[in-house]
Amino acid sequence: MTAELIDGKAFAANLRERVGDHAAAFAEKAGRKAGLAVVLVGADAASEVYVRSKGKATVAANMESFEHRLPADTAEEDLIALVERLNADPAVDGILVQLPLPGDLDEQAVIAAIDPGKDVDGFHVESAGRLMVGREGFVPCTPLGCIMLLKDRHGDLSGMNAVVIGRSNIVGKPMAQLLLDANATVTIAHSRTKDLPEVVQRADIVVAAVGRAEMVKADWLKPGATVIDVGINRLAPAEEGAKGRLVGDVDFEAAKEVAGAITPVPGGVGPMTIAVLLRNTLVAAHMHEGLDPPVGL
Ligand SMILES: Nc1nc2c(c(=O)[nH]1)N[C@@H](CN(C=O)c1ccc(C(=O)N[C@@H](CCC(=O)O)C(=O)O)cc1)CN2
Ligand SMILES: [Mg+2]
Repeated sequence: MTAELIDGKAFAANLRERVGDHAAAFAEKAGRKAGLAVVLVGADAASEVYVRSKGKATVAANMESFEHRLPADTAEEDLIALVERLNADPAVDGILVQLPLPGDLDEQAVIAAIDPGKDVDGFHVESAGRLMVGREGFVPCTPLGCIMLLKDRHGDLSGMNAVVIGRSNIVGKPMAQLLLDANATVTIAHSRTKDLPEVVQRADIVVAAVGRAEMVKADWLKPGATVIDVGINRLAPAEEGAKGRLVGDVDFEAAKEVAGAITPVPGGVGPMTIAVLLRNTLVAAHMHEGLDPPVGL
């Protein structure tokens, strides 16, 4: 069997297009564009790439992008003071602080300073709490992107066995909650899970979000399972000066012979993160103007 590829890149492009159309209509109605502020502290190479992509995608989707770059030695109070200025700025609908933060900056303290009404990353404890109790709020972009891909493929996830490998606040835990909300039977596996291959073997849906290159093996999978690979791991380059190959948390080449459907890395889950970020920003803008958020996004 060769699995069907789940084309997150194409799905994300389509979502960005639809967000762009709704954002143009929003600008007409509101007399201003929706705005996203992105804060980058330090010069982590991967973060630079992501922040640049976010800025470009925001502008391409008919929204305003505000980029704030701060040096790596920025004091926490100065970073929080910037977040507070963005909270008070009516042109800013969404605020995102790019993670990871350098040095000893306390990510939780910085995220806590974001107005929950502008928390388009969905990382604030209020957003997490709202997701947990089933109230409206911002959902982290990567897991929301994953559930969109799953619903697109399966429609109804009701009664399916889902295993989420990884329990981070940003992916694993919200992912499990979203699957539970979709009436899947959910197991969260992690580094202390006993007999992980046996746990994965029962899953109709596997979401791998551990950050360990090619850890999930083909012979762990139930034949026909849908595999969502959230991992983005760069392997050591074969030769000096070259860029190492990007791989997921799943041994893709072998897994695609067993799975029913699988996301590739790159081009699977990754592109969904930015598309959903734009979607969340547009929803925030509608809320700030007292408008009904666009349906079906
Ligand atoms: N404040 C946030 N920080 C971080 C988030 C986030 O959602 N909010 N997520 C990641 C980084 N990230 C966005 O910020 C992100 C990661 C990967 C991709 C992506 O499209 N990846 C491509 C491959 C890219 C490459 O070649 O390196 C893919 O998988 O196809 C987009 C966004 C951590 N920080
Ligand atoms: Mg840190």
